[in-house]
Amino acid sequence: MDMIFGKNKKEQLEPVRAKVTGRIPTWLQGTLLRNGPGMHTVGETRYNHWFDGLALLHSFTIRDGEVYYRSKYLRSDTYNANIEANRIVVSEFGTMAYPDPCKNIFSKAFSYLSHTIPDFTDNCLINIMKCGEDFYATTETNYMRKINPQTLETLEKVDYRKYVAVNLATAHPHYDAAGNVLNMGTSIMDKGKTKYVIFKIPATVPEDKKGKNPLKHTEVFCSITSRSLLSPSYYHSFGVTENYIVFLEQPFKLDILKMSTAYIRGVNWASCLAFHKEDKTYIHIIDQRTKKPLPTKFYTDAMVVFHHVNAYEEDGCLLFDVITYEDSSLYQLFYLANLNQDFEENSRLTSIPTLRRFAVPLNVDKNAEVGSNLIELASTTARALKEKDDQVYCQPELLYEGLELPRINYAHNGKRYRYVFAAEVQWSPIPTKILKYDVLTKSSLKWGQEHCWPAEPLFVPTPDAKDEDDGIVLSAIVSTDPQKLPFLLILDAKSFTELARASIDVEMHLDLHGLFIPDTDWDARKQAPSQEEPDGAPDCCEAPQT
Ligand SMILES: CC1=C(/C=C/C(C)=C/C=C/C(C)=C/C=O)C(C)(C)CCC1
Ligand SMILES: [Fe+2]
Repeated sequence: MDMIFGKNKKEQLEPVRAKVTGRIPTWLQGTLLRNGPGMHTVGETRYNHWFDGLALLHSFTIRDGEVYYRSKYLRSDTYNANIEANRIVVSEFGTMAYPDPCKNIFSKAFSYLSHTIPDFTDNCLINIMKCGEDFYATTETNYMRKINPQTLETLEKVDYRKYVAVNLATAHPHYDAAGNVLNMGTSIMDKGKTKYVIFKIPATVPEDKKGKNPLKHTEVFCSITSRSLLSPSYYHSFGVTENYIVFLEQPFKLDILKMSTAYIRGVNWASCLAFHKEDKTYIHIIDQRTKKPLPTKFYTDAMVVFHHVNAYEEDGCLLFDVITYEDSSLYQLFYLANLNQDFEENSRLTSIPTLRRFAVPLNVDKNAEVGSNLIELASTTARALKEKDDQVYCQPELLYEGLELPRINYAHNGKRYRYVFAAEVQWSPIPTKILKYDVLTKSSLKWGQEHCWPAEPLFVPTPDAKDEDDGIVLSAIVSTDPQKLPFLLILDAKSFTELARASIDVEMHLDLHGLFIPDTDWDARKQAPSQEEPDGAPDCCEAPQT
């Protein structure tokens, strides 16, 4: 198992043509671009946690029924510093690094202490964000790296703090129909306050002397003061509907004092996160029209949510679907020491990822009887119980147990929808199957094969799609059988049957998230042709003209 998680993966700089079996629909033309950790040892040093690994970008270019694969490490400052020193010199989520052991440790410790918020890593390994015409590799710190989506080259380092006062930001932004980005971040102890900041980055902006930079036009949409100055909630994503934003202030918190002393105490950032099971989860609903949170205090029991699935409005209520955990054990399981041969025993989840639906009444009658249920929807058994002092306790409906890495047809984001595409996970964090779950009929379709570990499944609609599931699902499959090559799986989203697979003779890494860039998007871009375009693909054929 360690071979799959902890082994350093080789880059595949030249595009390599895959062996396609089955038939790839001719309308499917574009690039699946994905991100995830690929290198866990540098010289003699080794990261502790799978989320620490150096970002390895990979892409599958699908053109005229063929698939071309390439991969490249993100040349972050972190990557370059590590490679130059031939050891890990930048701290990550689960590994605290000591850059220069020869230098007086106190001088470094002092510099860390004088900055309550340390300078974080730019090892952007979680996702890819589209911003205007640009693409960025993202993580959860204040840094992003612009990338060339065709060559996977690393471009500028972007510090969010230049444009909006956030020290952390999610790697799961939302996009509206015009492509404007909506994201959230945490501003720690700025002018005596710790806040959650929701901000917008416009897709189209005027050109200035340096070209177009949508980030320069970032606008704060709304801020919510954290319940605690020194321990804001940790969150990995949030939800949107047509008129509202859903933010869960969960009792999984980042302890700022612990964080500012972590370096001298010799502990990692992960140890500064703690789940407080005795606390509540506060549900903030922000009205996009007034840019203010609803005054009612909605809450539910303590839980941990990493991924929001979707949210929408129905008959005066807001419904949101999230993957919930009863504790924060998920992050614990990804320590590489657990992901070894005995991982079946070592990495048992203590709480199973569960899809739950919450319903929040948008107009709360102040005179409603205490104890009464404010949800009268036939579509859900979720309840919202009126309490005294303008408080409402939300009780979710359980939809499905054992799934993670959810995706939907994004055209339905914020709207009523039926299908969740996800990886099926049971008591271990390893996905074994891909799942299509119908939230209406509560039935599911699955794809799975022996020795196959699927990545997050991504839905791509057909150009003339009518139904929500008119399209295909893409998932990169890593094989645990050394005899079997990894492949890009292409499923018909309706029937969930295999249309084609493109096997690639490379060492493929398990990734986290990514996006699909249809060729129609390239055509719209005026990007200069890549200088790194190779002369030919090594295995047999011409490289795609990306
Ligand atoms: C470096 C760093 C962080 C990094 C967090 C990461 C890298 C989280 C990855 C989460 C994933 C991959 C979740 C998947 O569901 C924090 C804790 C935000 C803050 C302190 C500095
Ligand atoms: Fe995620």
